[in-house]
Amino acid sequence: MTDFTDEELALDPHFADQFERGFRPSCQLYLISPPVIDDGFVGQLAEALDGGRVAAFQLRLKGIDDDAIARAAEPLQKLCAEREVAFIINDSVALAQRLGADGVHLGQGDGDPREARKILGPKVQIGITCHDSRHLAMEAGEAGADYVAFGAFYPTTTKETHHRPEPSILGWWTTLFELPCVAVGGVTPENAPPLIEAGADFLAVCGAVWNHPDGPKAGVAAFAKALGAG
Ligand SMILES: Cc1ncc(COP(=O)(O)OP(=O)(O)O)c(N)n1
Ligand SMILES: Cc1ncsc1CCOP(=O)(O)O
Ligand SMILES: [Mg+2]
Repeated sequence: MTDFTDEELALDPHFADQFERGFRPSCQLYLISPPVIDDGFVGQLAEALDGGRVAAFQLRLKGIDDDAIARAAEPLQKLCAEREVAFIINDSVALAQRLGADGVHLGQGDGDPREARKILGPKVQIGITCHDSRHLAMEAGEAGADYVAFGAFYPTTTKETHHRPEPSILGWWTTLFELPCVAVGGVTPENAPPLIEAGADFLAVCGAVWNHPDGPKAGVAAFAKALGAG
C-alpha cells in the first residue's frame, strides 16, 4: 500500500519518482517544446496547460546557445513550477544544473548518465533516448536513468529520425522493469492507443500539440481524452 493518494502522485513534479514508490500510474502526457520559440511562447504554454494534465515539459530548443536557452527558460520554468509540471532541459547537464531544472533529457551523444547523476544529484530526473534498442534501455537503467525513451514510433517532421520501434517494445519493458518508459515520435491522439495499450508510461509529444488546428489547448485536451482523462 502507498501512503499517497492518486491525486498527490499526479501532482508530483518529480514525475518519475512516482514509480519508485511501487505505483504505476496510467499513461501521462510529456510535452516537448517546438525547436524554435518566440517571446509569445509562454502564453502558448499557459494555454496548452489549460487543456489538461501535463506531467512534464521539456525545453528542447535547437540552434541557440545555453545563455539564450537560459533566458528563454526563465518564464517557462516559473510557469511550470506554478502549474506543478516537471521542467526538463534537453541535451545539457550543465544548463539543467545552472537552472535548477527538475530533469534533463540526454540522447546517446549527449553525455554519460553516470556523470550526469554525479553532477545533478539524486533528485534530478535523468531521461535517456534508447531509440528501438532493448540493450540501450537496459544500459540506461543500469546507469541510473529515471526513464527510458523509445522512438520514433511514427513519422515526424520535428526531428530527423532513424529508428522505428514496434509498440511491443513498451510491453516488453514494462513487464520486466519498474523504470518508466516514454514513447516519442509522431504521436497523435489518433495513433496513440497502441502505445498506451502496450504500456507506455508517458507519451512525449511536440507537433500534435503545437500544430493543432484549434490551438495548443485543444491539442492537450485531445490527448487528455485519448488518455482517458478528458
Ligand atoms: C522524451 C524524449 N525522447 C527522445 C528525445 C530525443 O533526444 P536526442 O536523441 O538527444 O535528440 P534531440 O532531441 O536532442 O534532437 C527527446 N529529446 N526527448
Ligand atoms: C524529440 C524526438 N525524439 C524522437 S522523435 C522526436 C520528435 C518528437 O516530436 P513530434 O511529437 O512532433 O514527432
Ligand atoms: Mg539530444
